[in-house]
Amino acid sequence: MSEITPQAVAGMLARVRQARPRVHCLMNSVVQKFTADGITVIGGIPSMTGSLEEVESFVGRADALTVNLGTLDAERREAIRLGVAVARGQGRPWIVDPVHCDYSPSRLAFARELIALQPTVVRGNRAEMALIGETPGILRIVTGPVDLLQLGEASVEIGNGHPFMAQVTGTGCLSGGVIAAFMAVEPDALAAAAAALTVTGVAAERAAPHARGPGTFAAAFLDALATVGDTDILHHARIRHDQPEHE
Ligand SMILES: Nc1ncnc2c1ncn2[C@@H]1O[C@H](COP(=O)(O)OP(=O)(O)O)[C@@H](O)[C@H]1O
Ligand SMILES: Cc1ncsc1CCOP(=O)(O)O
Ligand SMILES: [Mg+2]
Repeated sequence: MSEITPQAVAGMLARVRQARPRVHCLMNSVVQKFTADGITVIGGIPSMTGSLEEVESFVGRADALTVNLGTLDAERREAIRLGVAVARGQGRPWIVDPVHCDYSPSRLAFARELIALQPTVVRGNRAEMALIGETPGILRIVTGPVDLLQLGEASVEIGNGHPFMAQVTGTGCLSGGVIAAFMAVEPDALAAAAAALTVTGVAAERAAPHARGPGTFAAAFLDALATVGDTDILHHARIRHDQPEHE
């Protein structure tokens, strides 16, 4: 596996902006707009429908799938099962965000049902991932002040970001959508996810000085995601990539 460098991150961002990958999101109703905006401004094309009659068609035309458990009901669970089956059948990258699985045993059980189907990535915050535990063979991401990415013996830490991100609902969900967009153009999921989190973190750092509080930060964050470029990444990326000895 090649080293994940700021130069590699900049290259992947350019590929996302050039390829315009389609990302279908089966997600909660709380932050659909914010997540869709995040995917759009980074260069992707989001879609969000969860209707049982359409979900297989939408996922079948997408380049990547995000599955987010934030607001679950019977129809959403069925839509997720249908969408995941299509993504797996087509070999598309897909990411699971087990939002608030630490609040609900039935949600945790559903998250585990999905993890047993081998998603490309499982991403959550510290509390959620403490319950999910280890995910052998699956890229495991714990976000927070420093994002921790682990796949087998390889691990990456991304030091970029800003505390405002923890004061805005949806930054985790949005990061899942951006990770999906990067996975659509980069087959190495660890590199793609590390690049996505570097870009969102650097964008947040650029946005913060323009914010008067969490509300204006959210808007400034989207503005920064739309314009973050090579120079920002090359000057500010904070990536630590620990590779197994034998690689
Ligand atoms: N204190 C912080 N400092 C810098 N970045 C943060 C901080 N808290 C969260 N982030 C960033 O905000 C995003 C959401 O992370 P997190 O809050 O862990 O997820 P969630 O929103 O799902 O709870 C991630 O990209 C993470 O890097
Ligand atoms: C508050 C809430 N409740 C169900 S989904 C959701 C949004 C969570 O967004 P994030 O995990 O990105 O902060
Ligand atoms: Mg979350």
